Amino acid sequence: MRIALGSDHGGINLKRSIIDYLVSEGHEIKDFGTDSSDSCDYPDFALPVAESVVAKEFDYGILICGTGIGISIAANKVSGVRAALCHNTFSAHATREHNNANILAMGERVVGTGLALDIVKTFINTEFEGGRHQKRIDKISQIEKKYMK
Ligand SMILES: O=C(CO)[C@H](O)[C@H](O)COP(=O)(O)O
Repeated sequence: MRIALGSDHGGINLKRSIIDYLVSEGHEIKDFGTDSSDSCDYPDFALPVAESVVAKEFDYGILICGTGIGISIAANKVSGVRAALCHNTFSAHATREHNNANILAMGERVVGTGLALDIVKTFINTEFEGGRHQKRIDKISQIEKKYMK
């Protein structure tokens, strides 16, 4: 799979562990930064990941900050993004099946590396169920259209 990643300084260590895992599994990845532990602003990394996922340059995006909250809020401002903050495998599974989430967000200060890797595996290996869920996603798209400039 093609997977885009981004983090702020609060998520850089977990992002690096996820990149090591994804590369070891043969996935094609692109890291949109940050590249150091210097303090930075998570929207700067949410935006390029979000835009590239919506443009279908990648199958999924993965975004990490300290909590996963700010970076998921920022990504969800981009039309077509469905970023899901998941700190357990049930949520990761459900958000793919029900919400067709295209970006996974996590917080390095919230979740351990072992669980985070299980969440990544679950997210990228679970298919969207469609059916009744598609109608609900269409309604999300209608909300986006209503507020699009
Ligand atoms: O989790 C985050 C946003 O939701 C950020 O990673 C966090 O706010 C960064 O905090 P600090 O500048 O104190 O390291």
